[in-house]
Amino acid sequence: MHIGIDFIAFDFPQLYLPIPELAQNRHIEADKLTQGLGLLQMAIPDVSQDVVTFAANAVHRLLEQTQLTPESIARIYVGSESGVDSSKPIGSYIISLLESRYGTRAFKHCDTVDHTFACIGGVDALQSCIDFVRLHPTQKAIVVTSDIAKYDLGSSGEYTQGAGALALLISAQPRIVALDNVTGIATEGVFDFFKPRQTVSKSLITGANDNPEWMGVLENEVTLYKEQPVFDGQYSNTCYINRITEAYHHFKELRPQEGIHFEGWAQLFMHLPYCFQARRTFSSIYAQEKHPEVTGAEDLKAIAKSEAYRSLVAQKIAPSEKASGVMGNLYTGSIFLGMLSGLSQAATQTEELEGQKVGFIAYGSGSKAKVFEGQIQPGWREAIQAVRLFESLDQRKAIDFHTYEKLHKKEIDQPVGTPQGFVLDRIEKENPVLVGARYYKFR
Ligand SMILES: CC(=O)SCCNC(=O)CCNC(=O)[C@H](O)C(C)(C)COP(=O)(O)OP(=O)(O)OC[C@H]1O[C@@H](n2cnc3c(N)ncnc32)[C@H](O)[C@@H]1OP(=O)(O)O
Repeated sequence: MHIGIDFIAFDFPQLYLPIPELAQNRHIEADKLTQGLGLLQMAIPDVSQDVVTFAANAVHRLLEQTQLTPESIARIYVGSESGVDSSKPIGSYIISLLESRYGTRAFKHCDTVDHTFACIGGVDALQSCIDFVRLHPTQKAIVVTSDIAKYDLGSSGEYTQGAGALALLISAQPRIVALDNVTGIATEGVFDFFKPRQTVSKSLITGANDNPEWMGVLENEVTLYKEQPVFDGQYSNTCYINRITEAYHHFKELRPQEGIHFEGWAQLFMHLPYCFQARRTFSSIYAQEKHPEVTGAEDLKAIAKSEAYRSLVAQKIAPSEKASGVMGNLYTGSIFLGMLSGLSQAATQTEELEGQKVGFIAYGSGSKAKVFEGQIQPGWREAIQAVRLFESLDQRKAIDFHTYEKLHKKEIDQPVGTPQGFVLDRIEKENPVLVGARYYKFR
């Protein structure tokens, strides 16, 4: 039985900031970002867009394009690390927004829950849904990844920002890719990248007593959330390399075979916190497999620059990078955007991927990595062409640095573009039993 990804839909911001414009204003060499990290544009959410609108729009589009009824969807499982509430999941918002289009209680028997483990939560949601459909092959599930990768202004993460959601239909007749049930896993509790929550006395916060959003909720305390992560960029890279290497070796133990595993993969889809992360880090696995005798840092650098490694990058990794370079980090969605990017480019060429294996290497800070394989299915080309990834990305609108900074600081209250579909209408501030509730509308 083949269980896997049957169809894909997405919702991305319609605005982007050209990276050279950011480089110029931050006094960073543009070539470092464009040539060194592969960054060309970054997606910027507009006013009235959030992780709920991206997620609900992606699922709505998936249902419209596949013409599936609400009753045929048994699960909507979400991966996100930028939820808008500590208790009410994004999934609960998605259900109510969809019901405003499909009818009251249309999703009454649909299970939903959010999965949070930094950028790997989408893969966790995916594996849970794959297992579910394996047990119930007549049922269908949807996995949604939705995030806003927002970093502090002027930080080393600023140029890697991005946003958006992908919705993946999971079925027992997958048109795109069937997923294997063997997963190499590596986990270690570390502080490489995190978003701490702190509860502090109101008296310590200037203006807290005047903030109507919190009045009536807490007598003496305010809980602070950091939307932007606390992180150590170089250390996070080290954790990423260590975990993916450990997970790759675990995968090899669980799935022994003659020859090198990655040589059998037509393409490789890795978590891309920025465009060139995969090519800059996979070289450590490549070196261990191809040159196990080499351990010195200088020799490893030479291997990463070798003709043989560059050719592997061009063939197996670069196709997944193209969309990342013009979108930025999607956190939980990055690995699936990479898959869509790679398959979208292959679909325009004569290349036949049907029956071929592809590799997935996922990472979430904190930290966990997973390695698994998929097999491309007969309907992949038509299904991927129907998604129209690059055609949609070409229709976005560039904004200038001044507008970007204002959006980042939440200093604009009217949309810069014209967000379509579900949009945030208002957040309740007055009613004490609903304070903080978010309300959406469709346009
Ligand atoms: C969240 C996770 O998934 S954890 C894993 C990744 N971590 C993150 O994404 C956290 C947020 N991001 C960051 O902190 C940063 O963007 C980092 C750590 C990823 C990158 O750090 P930076 O200090 O910006 O870049 P760094 O100096 O490491 O490398 C830049 C590259 O540009 C190259 N470069 C520098 N200047 C130039 C130039 N003028 N022209 C061309 N290339 C250049 C460097 O040689 C280097 O390439 P190489 O190492 O592949 O040879």
